[in-house]
Amino acid sequence: MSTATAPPILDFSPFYGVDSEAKAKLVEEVRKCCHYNGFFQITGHKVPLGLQRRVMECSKRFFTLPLEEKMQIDKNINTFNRGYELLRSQMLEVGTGPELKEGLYIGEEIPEDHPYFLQKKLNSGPNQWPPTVADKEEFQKTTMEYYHAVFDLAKDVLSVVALTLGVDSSYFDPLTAGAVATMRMLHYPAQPKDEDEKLNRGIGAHTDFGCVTLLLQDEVDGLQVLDAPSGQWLDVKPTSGAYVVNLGDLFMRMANDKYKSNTHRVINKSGRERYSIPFFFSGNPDYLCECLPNCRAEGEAAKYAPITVQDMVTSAYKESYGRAEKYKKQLEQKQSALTPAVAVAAVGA
Ligand SMILES: O=C(O)CCC(=O)C(=O)O
Ligand SMILES: [Fe+2]
Repeated sequence: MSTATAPPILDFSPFYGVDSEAKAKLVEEVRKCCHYNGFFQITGHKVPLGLQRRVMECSKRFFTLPLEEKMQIDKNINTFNRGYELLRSQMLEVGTGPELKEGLYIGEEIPEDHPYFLQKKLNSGPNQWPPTVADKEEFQKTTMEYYHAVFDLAKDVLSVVALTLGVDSSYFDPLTAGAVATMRMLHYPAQPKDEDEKLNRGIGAHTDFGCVTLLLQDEVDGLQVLDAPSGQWLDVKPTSGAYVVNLGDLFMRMANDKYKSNTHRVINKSGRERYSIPFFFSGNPDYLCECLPNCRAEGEAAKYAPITVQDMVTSAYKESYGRAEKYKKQLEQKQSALTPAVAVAAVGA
């Protein structure tokens, strides 16, 4: 793969079949992608198209609620990572503005007496369900059914990745047992076409923090992956039923940088609303991430010290939200210096 090509679409079904040749071919294709830029798309998996459609419909239903209703489950009113995230809350790319997306964070249902909640493991906690969404019970049921289906698919993807490293497909079982994962329903409002792209990223250039991400896109494009060798941004075309799979920073670290966690971003130039649902698989919080087998030459030292999933993910997370907060404060300070009356109105809004 020397020329810039968009992440390939791989048929994942041989993983579930008995054709060992087809399975070996899939493993080899996944290996190449992990090595090249850590991105590929998969079809032929076991998450039903009907379920994907239903969860997208739930997402659209949620985002059409009036802002005050969404704010009833504001993510900032709890100490864990669940609930609604307002437009312009995150800023992943230095030099751009806070991002033009709103989100709803959902994870495994972790009640307040669960050890993960009590020990603040990866900010897990009870889900914050929108109280006023139409057909609330169906919303919860569909969302959790989808969450569990994608959780299982993430485990299958990691089994194939294990095979690419020449270890048993069960190698990552200690990482996936009791794993924490978060999915977020995302809505990118339509942007006027002539708006400054740099200040109006849907999501700024970033890499994902965790182990592996499985992303469902609706039919509106906007996701781009950086082709590091050529510096080109490549569009990841939405493909019905497919998942965009990419490795995160945690995996790259374990792989001693042999496999890549690649930079990507979203710019919604379509003039339409865009919806996507990324699923971030972090892993068991206590799993110690050490250099994986076959990721360094004989006698070569590992580049990174061992670190737990918990420590790696929480520090990366704090950093990105801290950046958006800092930017907002700077902007407020600038505004209050220039036009005090306007700034007061903005703060109070
Ligand atoms: O919405 C997308 O297509 C990508 C989202 C993404 O990269 C992320 O949430 O980390
Ligand atoms: Fe991402």
